[in-house]
Amino acid sequence: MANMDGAEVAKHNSKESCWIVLESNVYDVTSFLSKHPGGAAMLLKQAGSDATNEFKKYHPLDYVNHLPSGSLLGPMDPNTLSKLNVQDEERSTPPGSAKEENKLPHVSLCVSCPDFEAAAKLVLPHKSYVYASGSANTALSLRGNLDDWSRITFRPRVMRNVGHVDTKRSIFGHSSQYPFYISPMGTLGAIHPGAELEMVKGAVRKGTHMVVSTASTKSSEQIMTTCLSELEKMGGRSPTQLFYQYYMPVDRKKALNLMHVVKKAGYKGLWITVDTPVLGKRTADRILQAEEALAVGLSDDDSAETTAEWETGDENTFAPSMGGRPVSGQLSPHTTWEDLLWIRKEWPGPIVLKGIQCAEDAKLAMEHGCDGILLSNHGGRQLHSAPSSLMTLLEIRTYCPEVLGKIEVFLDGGLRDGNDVLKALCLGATAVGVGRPFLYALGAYGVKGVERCVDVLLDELVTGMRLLGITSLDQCRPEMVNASRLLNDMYRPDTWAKSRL
Ligand code: HEM
Ligand SMILES: Cc1cc2nc3c(=O)[nH]c(=O)nc-3n(C[C@H](O)[C@H](O)[C@H](O)COP(=O)(O)O)c2cc1C
Repeated sequence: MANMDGAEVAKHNSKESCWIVLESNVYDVTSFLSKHPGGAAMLLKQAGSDATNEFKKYHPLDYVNHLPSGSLLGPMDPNTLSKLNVQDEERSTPPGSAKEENKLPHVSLCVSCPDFEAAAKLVLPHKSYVYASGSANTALSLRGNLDDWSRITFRPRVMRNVGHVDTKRSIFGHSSQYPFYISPMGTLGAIHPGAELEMVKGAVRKGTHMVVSTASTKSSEQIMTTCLSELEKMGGRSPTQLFYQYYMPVDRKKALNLMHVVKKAGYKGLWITVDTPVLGKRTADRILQAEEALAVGLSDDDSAETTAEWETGDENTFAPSMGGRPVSGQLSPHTTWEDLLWIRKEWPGPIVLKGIQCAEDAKLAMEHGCDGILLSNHGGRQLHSAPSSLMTLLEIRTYCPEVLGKIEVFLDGGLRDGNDVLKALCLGATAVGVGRPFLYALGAYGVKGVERCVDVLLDELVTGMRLLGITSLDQCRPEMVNASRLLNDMYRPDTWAKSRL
């Protein structure tokens, strides 16, 4: 293949003919524009330029192998690189200031979880911040997640000798110093160049457990390898374990394949996400997509088509070919409770259903032999007007309390303080997941931020325990919190039935 001239590549910068450079090779991605699950606008923005850096934020390099055959046009002539189009680096919000003027606050100035968000907002590309902070529809579910924690107050006991406190908790027999773990979040490459590898290093250094997302930028094997080598460096002093969040691919063979890969890699449990049969309406993402489409001259119709294709999942014939790693296009809307039977046969370890949102499903999960449930509404990113996980926990306590003693019960969504963790544990949770605070900490400060975020939560937890009058998490009891305000709003079948008469 002849070397490609930069000036020639630069001319192919439209939807009629779109060429991009990836790792010194030129690709014609024109026919792939409408198939790209991330949208045509992402690619068009890079048209006629070197897209390698942007590409690496979102994908492993071997993704290029999944372009239609014939897409590779040839190697770039290195002497003509300067003739390529140059794209503006993604700018921070507010435009450009913090990084350049070194205004990112020192990590020690992050003394509570919201500080990490403020810092990340200064340095993250606008698009990445929108991805992380985004939520469904009018953000009602997200607001409920954040607000409901403040509707519960403590009932502290005094004079209890709280000189020493023990914050240990186990998840399926794996003990750590923390009753919280890092929640699974996809595409961390858009947040930090080290993506999940950087996050997992922070987790290991502090000894927290972490759940790894199917939609990770890095492969499940890479993440596990990094974890193991970091554990080795710690000389056995870190108890960190990795669990795997499983989006079940539509195709059974691929679903099995993925499970085998994860099992072989050594993940300790399968967190099956069940609140995402289709992607929720991510309002801010939609606006951004539309803006990007308009900026590169795509009509509303073009962008609507692209979005619909990757959101509806099983129509996307491209996605299932992505190297055994499910992609957004592979969310399965067909999953039922029966699927747990074959999953159980294939997966010997603990199974947790992630995204339980009412008492009936909590009970069903227990009856289907699940080892745990995670009460979650996906950080308010899925169903509009979904209940907070606290509300679901209260339902379970009221309508099927037997679940709490029988299987492990986790919560996530809106936890921003070690005292929130304590409230969940008083009401019977085994442990809780924390999402965005860790993501923002990673985005602003890398590993250091992740470690700092653990410290902040732990410090709040320890102080909270002492002021509440307990020295071990086993002493957490429901009577240590006043949940009356939330209970007032809880679903009541009787009232509902009467109102229908
Ligand atoms: C040219 C070859 C490319 C291929 C084969 C490809 C493939 C894919 C696939 C399969 C997905 C689905 C989700 C995932 O696996 O994370 C995706 C999503 C995405 N891609 Fe690409 N892509 C390419 C280029 C690019 C480039 C150059 C960019 C950035 C400029 C980009 C940005 C994105 C984004 C932002 C998403 C959405 C991520 C999400 O919502 O989870 N892609 N792409
Ligand atoms: C940016 C982002 C990406 C996420 N990606 C996934 C994912 O790939 N799989 C999944 O099951 N949940 C995902 N979640 C949901 C989290 O696992 C978790 O339920 C939620 O973030 C908890 O709420 P919090 O962020 O308020 O702590 C994601 C959440 C965010 C914010």
